[in-house]
Amino acid sequence: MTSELLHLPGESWRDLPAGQQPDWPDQAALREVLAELAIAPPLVYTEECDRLTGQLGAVARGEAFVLQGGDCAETFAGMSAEATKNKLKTLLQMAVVFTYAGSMPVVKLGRLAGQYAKPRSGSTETKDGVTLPVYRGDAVNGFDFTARSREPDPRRLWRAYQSSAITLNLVRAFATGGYASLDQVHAWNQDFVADSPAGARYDGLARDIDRALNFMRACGAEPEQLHQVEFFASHEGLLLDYEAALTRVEPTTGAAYATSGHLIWAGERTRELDGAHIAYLSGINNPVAVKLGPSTTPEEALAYAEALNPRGEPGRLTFITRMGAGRVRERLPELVKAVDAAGVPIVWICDPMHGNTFTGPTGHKTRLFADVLDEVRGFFEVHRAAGTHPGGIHVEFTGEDVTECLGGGMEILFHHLPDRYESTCDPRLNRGQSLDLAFLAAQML
Ligand SMILES: O=C[C@H](O)[C@H](O)COP(=O)(O)O
Ligand SMILES: C=C(OP(=O)(O)O)C(=O)O
Ligand SMILES: [Mn+2]
Repeated sequence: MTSELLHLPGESWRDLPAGQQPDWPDQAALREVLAELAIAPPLVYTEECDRLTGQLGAVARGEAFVLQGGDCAETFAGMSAEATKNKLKTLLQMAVVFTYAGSMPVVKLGRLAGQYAKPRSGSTETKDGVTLPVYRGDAVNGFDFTARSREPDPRRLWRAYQSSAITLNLVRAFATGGYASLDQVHAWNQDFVADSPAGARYDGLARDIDRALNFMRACGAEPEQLHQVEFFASHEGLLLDYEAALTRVEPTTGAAYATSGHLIWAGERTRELDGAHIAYLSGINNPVAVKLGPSTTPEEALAYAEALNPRGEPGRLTFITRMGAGRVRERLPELVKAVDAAGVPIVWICDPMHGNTFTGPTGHKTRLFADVLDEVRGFFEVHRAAGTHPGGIHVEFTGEDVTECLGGGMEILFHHLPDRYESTCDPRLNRGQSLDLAFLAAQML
C-alpha cells in the first residue's frame, strides 16, 4: 500500500495549491519513504484523538483551559530523555499554577513529537555573500550552513517519524510513571519560588496551592489524577506528503485520522481557505487548529469554522490567535464577536510569541517577555469584554536555561543572547521565563 494508492476522504488537498512544500531533488527516494510511512504503525490512536476532542470541548464550553507549548522547531540532535523530561516538567509546573488559579482542569498539549517542519518567510538565506536554501526544519534539511546540509533529503521524513515515536514513548512513560505526581510538581514550583528573583511575588499563590494540597490529603482524597497526567502531542501539519502517508482510516467508522500527532494545526503562512492545508485538515477527524494573525477578517474566521467544523462539534476546532501585543486589543474583538454571534463553538488560544518577534542588534531573532505577557493580558481583556472564554495559551518554550527571549525575572539582556542561543528557528522562553509567565498570567485568571 503506497500513499498514492490511498484515496482517503482527506485526499482532496492533492489537487490544490500547497504553500511551503520542500523541493525534494530525489523524487524516487521521496516515493520510497512515503511508501514506508504508509505502512508504518500509527504514533497516536484514534481513541486518544477523540478523547482530546472531548477535553477541548470542555474548553470550548468554558469549563477547562489549555496549555500548549514546546520548541519552535524540534531537532533530531536535541532529542534526549533529559530535554524531554525538562520540557514536560516545566509544562506541568505551569499547568499546576493554571489549574489552581483558574479552578479548572488544564489540558496539556505539547508542541512536540512531530514539530520538525518550518514555514519560512523567505526561501533562501544569505551569509557573508553566500546564498543557500533556507532551513525548513529537521524533517526537510539540515541547519548547518553548507550546500550539502541545506539540500532537502526525503530520508529525513523517516527520521522525523522515528524521533516522534521515541519522544512520545518518553512522554507516555513520564506522564504515567509517577514522575508527574502533583506533589512532585508542586515541590518543583516551591523551589522555583524560593530561587526566583521575583519569587516573593509568587509566594502567596504557591502557599495557597500548598494549603489546598494539604487540605485534600487531610480529607483522604488521593485520586489517581494526582499521580499521573494525560499528555497530548501536537504539531503544525505543514508537510502534506508526510501527513497524508500517516493518515489512516478507522475501519469501524470509515473516518480518516492523522496518526502523526493528536492535534494538527495549519500555520499563519498556509491557512489559505481554498488551499491544500485547510483541505487536508477538513478531511481528518482529529481535533484541528488554525493560527490566526492580525490580517484575519471575521468573514475568514467564520469560513474556517464552516470548512473545518461544519457540524459545530465543541473541541473539533481551535483558533490560535497571534496578533502581537500592540494589535491584540484592536484585531481580536471583531473575530471573537463574529464567531460568538454565529454560535460556533471554538476553543480560543493565545499564542503571544509569533506576533512579537524581532531581530536584535546581535542578529538574533528574539522576543520581549513584557510583550509576551502583554499579549496574554490583552487576550484576557478582549475575552472578558466579549463574555467569551479565554481558553488557553500557546508558547514556544524549553525546560533549559537558554538565552533567547529578553526580560523575565532573571532579566535576559541583548548582550546575553549569544550566551546560550540554541533554537534553530524562533526564540523560546527559558524555564524561568515560562514559570514567570505562568505565575503572572495566573493572576489574570
Ligand atoms: O515559527 C516560525 C517562524 O516564525 C517562521 O518559521 C518564520 O521565520 P522566518 O521569518 O525566520 O522565516
Ligand atoms: C510558524 C509558526 O507560527 P505561525 O504560523 O503562527 O507564524 C510556529 O508556530 O512556529
Ligand atoms: Mn515559531
